[in-house]
Amino acid sequence: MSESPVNLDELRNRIDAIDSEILRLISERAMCAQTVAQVKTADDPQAVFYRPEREAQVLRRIMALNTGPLDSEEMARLFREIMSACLALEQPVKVAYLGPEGTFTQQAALKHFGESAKSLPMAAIDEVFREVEAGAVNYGVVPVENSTEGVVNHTLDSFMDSSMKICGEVVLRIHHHLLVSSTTRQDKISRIYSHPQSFAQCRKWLDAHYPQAERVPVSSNAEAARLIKTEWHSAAIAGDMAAKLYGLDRIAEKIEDRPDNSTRFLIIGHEDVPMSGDDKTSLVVAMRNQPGALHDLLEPFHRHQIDMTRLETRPSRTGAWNYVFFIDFKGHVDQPEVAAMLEEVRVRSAEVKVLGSYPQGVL
Ligand SMILES: O=C(O)C(=O)C[C@]1(C(=O)O)C=C[C@@H](O)C=C1
Repeated sequence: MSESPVNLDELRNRIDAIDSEILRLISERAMCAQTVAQVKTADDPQAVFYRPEREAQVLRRIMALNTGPLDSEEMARLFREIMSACLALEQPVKVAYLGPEGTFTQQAALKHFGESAKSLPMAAIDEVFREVEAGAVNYGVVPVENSTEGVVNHTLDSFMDSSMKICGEVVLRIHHHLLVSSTTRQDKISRIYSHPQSFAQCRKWLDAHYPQAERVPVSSNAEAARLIKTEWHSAAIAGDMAAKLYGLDRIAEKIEDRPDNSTRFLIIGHEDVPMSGDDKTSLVVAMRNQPGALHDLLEPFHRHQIDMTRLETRPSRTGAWNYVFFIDFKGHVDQPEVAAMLEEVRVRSAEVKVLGSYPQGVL
């Protein structure tokens, strides 16, 4: 064997020295965060420790500074965990999510808040809203739209009855796998469990590979994963978290029909979020029932050159044929051009409710 140019022991010694330095610096950073907490509570006994705008800035800065060899997303993920641990030192954060354990919503919650946050599964979207509203948890995470299947109406409807603010968004690439347990007879799969949205996202693959298998819709992918533990002829479609939670094997990976399949989740809380420098705003607008109403609503966005990223219509529930519009656009309510545009929209509509301005998803 040829001699490598650098000796392995030497390299490991160098890694040990670097690790000691990283350890010292992380501890120094953590002490700094503890002091930040003291400063925050000295200013205000009701201080809010989690600062989404600052977290977005920290992560964006790291990504911009990074020159490799680790890619910027990977680097940001490491810093995400460091910040999550620092925040837990200031105040442990409790987050409710649409459960059960092992769902993509839990994955989104951990991606956004990091592993040091305490995440609590809820049985339904309105329960997530209720827990946050009641102050039992600090924040909530709910799905709002999927790139293949469209909006989650239940989430939009919950905003109509709630005073909760949107304080962040997180986009998750959704990869579905066909999962089996160690006792499954893989050549005898006659039943597949999953959530209806997941079936819809894997329709072509299932038609091609398991046209005869019965498709059984259940309340979540995690529930599908749980059910097959005891059925030797069944498989489940679910993601990595569910596979890990129930100790299942992937017999086919990434079976979603569209490779860019992703879901957007919203973070809900009590506070308004200051500008981060790259923000989005979400609104609900009720229009008067008159000709040209939609055109009147959209015109100020166009004139102020505000980039609308989403427009959804939902029945308003106050009258048979009244509709409300859910609108997302780029910008923050504290920006003068956004404030001016909103003023015009208010005049033209029956009601405008700002659901929140928040940093655009970083990771
Ligand atoms: O800058 C702050 O306000 C902090 O509390 C520090 C810190 C961090 O670790 O960088 C921690 C938690 C906040 O959510 C934002 C940032």
